[in-house]
Amino acid sequence: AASPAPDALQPLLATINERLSFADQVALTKWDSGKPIQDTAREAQVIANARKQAAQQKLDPEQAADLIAAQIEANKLVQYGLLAIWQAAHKAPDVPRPDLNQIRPKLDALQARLLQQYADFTPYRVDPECPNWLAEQRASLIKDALHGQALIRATGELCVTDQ
Ligand SMILES: C=C(O[C@@H]1C=C(C(=O)O)C=C[C@H]1O)C(=O)O
Repeated sequence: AASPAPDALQPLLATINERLSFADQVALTKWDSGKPIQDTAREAQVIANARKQAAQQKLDPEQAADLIAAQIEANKLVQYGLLAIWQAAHKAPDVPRPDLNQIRPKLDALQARLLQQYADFTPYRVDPECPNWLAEQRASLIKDALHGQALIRATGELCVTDQ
């Protein structure tokens, strides 16, 4: 029988999903401000932080950077999708939203936990069952098509299928 998913996977996916869920709030602030979704300077800062944090853990800085880069791409995927829907509707949801400068510290705060959980999962990335575990556990987290695609993007490099 196939081996069950390691305990390290579920918390990692929960944190990846938690980070992704901030994209909705970020998109609302960008709708309001008209600021571009892409902020290259901020991305560089987030990735530089990841490299520094990795060095403090037993994690390769390049792998930490790659993981966070995938999270950023997934985050933008949600934002572009939502902005396109709101543009077509000429309106965005009328819900309270924090400022972008209140959301970014929350993304920063989550990152140490994300990298720790990634470090804990790292030995299982090469397991031939990894893609099956991922498919199975991702399914329970998907709330709609857009967020589902983004979660697929966010976890797209989690399993190493050849080397
Ligand atoms: C989330 C934001 O939007 C984009 C995504 C980022 C991220 O996921 O960390 C960083 C910068 C932006 O390119 C943001 O501007 O903070």
